[in-house]
Amino acid sequence: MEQLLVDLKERSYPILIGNGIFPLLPEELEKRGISTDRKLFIVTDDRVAPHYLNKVLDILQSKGYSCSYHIVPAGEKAKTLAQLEEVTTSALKAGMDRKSVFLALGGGVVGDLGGFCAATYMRGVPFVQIPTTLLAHDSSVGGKVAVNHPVGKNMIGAFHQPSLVFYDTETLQTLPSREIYAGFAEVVKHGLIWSKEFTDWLDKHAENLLNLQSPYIEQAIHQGCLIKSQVVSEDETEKGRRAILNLGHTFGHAMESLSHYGQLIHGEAVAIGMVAASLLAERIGLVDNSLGVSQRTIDILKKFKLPVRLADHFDPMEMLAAMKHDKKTSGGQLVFVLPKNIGSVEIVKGIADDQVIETLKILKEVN
Ligand SMILES: NC(=O)c1ccc[n+]([C@@H]2O[C@H](COP(=O)([O-])OP(=O)(O)OC[C@H]3O[C@@H](n4cnc5c(N)ncnc54)[C@H](O)[C@@H]3O)[C@@H](O)[C@H]2O)c1
Ligand SMILES: O=C(O)C(=O)C[C@@H](O)[C@H](O)[C@H](O)COP(=O)(O)O
Ligand SMILES: [Zn+2]
Repeated sequence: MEQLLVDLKERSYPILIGNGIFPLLPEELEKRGISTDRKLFIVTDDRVAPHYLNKVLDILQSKGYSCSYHIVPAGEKAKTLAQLEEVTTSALKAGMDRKSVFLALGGGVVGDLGGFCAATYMRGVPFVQIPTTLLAHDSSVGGKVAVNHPVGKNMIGAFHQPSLVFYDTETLQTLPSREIYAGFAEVVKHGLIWSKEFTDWLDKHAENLLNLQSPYIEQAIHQGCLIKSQVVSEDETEKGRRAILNLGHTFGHAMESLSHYGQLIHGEAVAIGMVAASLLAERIGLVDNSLGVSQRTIDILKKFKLPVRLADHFDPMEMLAAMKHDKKTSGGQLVFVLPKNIGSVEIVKGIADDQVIETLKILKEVN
């Protein structure tokens, strides 16, 4: 089992990563002061539950933990205030108190929803992230928890750090292919914002990675979590630099909200958004065309079987309006994370609307 630390002083916590480590969960909870005198409340979804809920319950109950659970419908549409209320009602009925601990067993949706529920339940109880998707190497780390609003992604949320991230990578074996590809969007993002070397490594080992082959997949997850935890440790609540983790998200979130959190899954929207960011960076001259940054971005995303083109039905003006709801917007001005090269990005304000519109038109022609 590998261990990383998210260094946040009194809110620091470990990320434990390993294949087949579920049986070690009780002792790791105990090490974090989560003993059998505290009731556990598992939040999961109806696609994860058939695979892993009983397994986790058996392991915990056999060591004396008292557990209850709530199963939400799978997918992005569960990240709503209505679901938050349902999970809360279920926790109240199960007798959870202020010493109880929530466990989010699933992908980013369960992590964001379950984590936000923990952040608000009786004004806040601890929670543990138990990620089961590749994408959740990102969502389980850093403490951003939220639900969506029809107007925009993650509009209602909090910063609430988990007490532990416990990542059994064996769970990835049951993940549908489309979700594996989507998870690589955030892995590639971590390369694009932070390290040309990691991006090159991902490129080189794409086939092994897509097959979830050891030790490549564990190394990719480890490196992605390491990059994320370093950024979060520097700027926990996104006062500034943490925004680099948002590469591609201003465009991506607009696509997700305009399609009512249905057609495109998060990783796919982020992939297209990262291509948009690279095209915009070239357009405004932030990055020299001769470096081939947008082409390199397109190539690596295509290698991981991700979409790179804006679908025809997205209207650039509607996209622009939706993008103006981005949480990075300041004083009505859009703020973008744009590449300077492969492995480095800059936070850029004051880009004219027509530059964004023209970029969106070009994005429809990418192939
Ligand atoms: N908080 C953050 O920092 C952060 C970071 C990135 C993404 N996110 C959020 O994460 C969400 C996307 O997360 P996701 O891609 O994990 O989606 P998800 O949670 O919807 O999981 C994807 C699908 O896979 C299923 N699934 C999960 N694990 C499985 C497994 N092991 N075997 C079989 N099926 C499994 C789920 O039921 C779901 O249908 C978005 O809402 C996004 O906004 C948050
Ligand atoms: O942790 C962060 O910070 C991120 O930006 C990670 C993103 O991958 C993630 O999708 C996050 O939820 C987006 O945050 P938001 O503040 O733009 O809603
Ligand atoms: Zn994301």
